[in-house]
Amino acid sequence: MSSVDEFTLIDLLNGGKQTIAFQRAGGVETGIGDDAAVVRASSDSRWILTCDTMTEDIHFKRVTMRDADIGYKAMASAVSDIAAMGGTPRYALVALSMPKSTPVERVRAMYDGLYECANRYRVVVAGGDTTSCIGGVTLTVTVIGETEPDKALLRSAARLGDVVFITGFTGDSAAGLEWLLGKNKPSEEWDDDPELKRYPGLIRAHCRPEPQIEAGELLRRSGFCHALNDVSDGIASEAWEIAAASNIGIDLIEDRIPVSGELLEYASKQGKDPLDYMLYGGEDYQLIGTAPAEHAVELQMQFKEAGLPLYLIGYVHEEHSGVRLVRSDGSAVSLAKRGYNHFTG
Ligand SMILES: Nc1ncnc2c1ncn2[C@@H]1O[C@H](COP(=O)(O)OP(=O)(O)O)[C@@H](O)[C@H]1O
Ligand SMILES: Cc1ncc(C[n+]2csc(CCOP(=O)(O)OP(=O)(O)O)c2C)c(N)n1
Ligand SMILES: [Mg+2]
Ligand SMILES: [Mg+2]
Ligand SMILES: [Mg+2]
Repeated sequence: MSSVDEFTLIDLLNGGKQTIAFQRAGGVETGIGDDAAVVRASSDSRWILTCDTMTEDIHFKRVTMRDADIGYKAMASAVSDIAAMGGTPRYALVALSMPKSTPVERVRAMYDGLYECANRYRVVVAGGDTTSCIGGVTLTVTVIGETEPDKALLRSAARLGDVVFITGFTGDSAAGLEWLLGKNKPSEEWDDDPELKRYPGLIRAHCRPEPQIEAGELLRRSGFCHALNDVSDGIASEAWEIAAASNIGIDLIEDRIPVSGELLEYASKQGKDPLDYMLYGGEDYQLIGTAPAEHAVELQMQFKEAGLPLYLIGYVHEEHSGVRLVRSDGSAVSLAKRGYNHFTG
């Protein structure tokens, strides 16, 4: 597998024996390649289909998440891909694989977290599957969401004249993960360690991410949003996906990208650049997208009225692909298409 990166691999799985015409005939309007698929449900409704997996030692360890967090985040990350399409989540199916020796209390705690998240976002858990396995616990959550015809917010919809926005802080989750890995303390013992309470926001961002369903729905209803993605692999990777799918370039303005106080403090203590966490960390589950510049102020007003943040962090530039970072001194540097990648990281 080392010679194939995650996104090249997914491209290899795209199409092949199922032609676009076959997908269309089956009602698939958007197939592999966006955050979720869009499928015709009826003349006035579309289903949005997505699934996400969390697997032990890749997405979590005993020292990085409590059992309830694992279930919560498995549901949250799948729900987030519905937000990334501007959809409303409706139903979920949950596949659980675990070693025979897994204590039942552990699974109960995971499901407490999973249902907490499902209830919060009004997702009905309608079924699933359970198997034993060799190795760690794996949770795969499939979520079905809904939107109106032609309303799904696609990666490919960015246009010249658009601004780029983001719905909140990034980098906190990656910093929280690094901090927890450094502490290397089983989550059952976190409460006994006052040191671990030093960065509650970073730990919360990593363990209890908040999928931006309300923001996604607002973007859809506003009619102003063009492209949209959720940030699971880092801002750089997601901006690259929008740029490539839309065949445009993106400039991100360093000073405009919002950063939390805790990340600033943590990064400076580590002697690191907060931007590294923000651009390349991932698992933030904020929404990054584009909207026509002439509607940007109105969009910001609508967000303000809803009590939600929205930051303008860049703009779409000439018609060539790629992402650049405009630094404080005005210089522009190309951003590597780097971020979390399952097979090259
Ligand atoms: N094994 C697979 N088989 C078919 N499609 C896949 C597979 N893995 C991912 N995809 C599709 O590839 C696209 C990108 O997936 P992914 O990078 O996981 O998206 P995201 O980061 O938004 O969760 C999605 O449309 C997803 O449905
Ligand atoms: C123990 C541990 N090591 C590393 C990470 C970091 N990490 C794992 S997966 C991932 C990216 C997001 O997960 P992915 O499966 O790629 O979700 P998707 O992009 O499909 O939404 C990151 C940043 C982690 N969460 N936990
Ligand atoms: Mg996504
Ligand atoms: Mg995914
Ligand atoms: Mg990913």
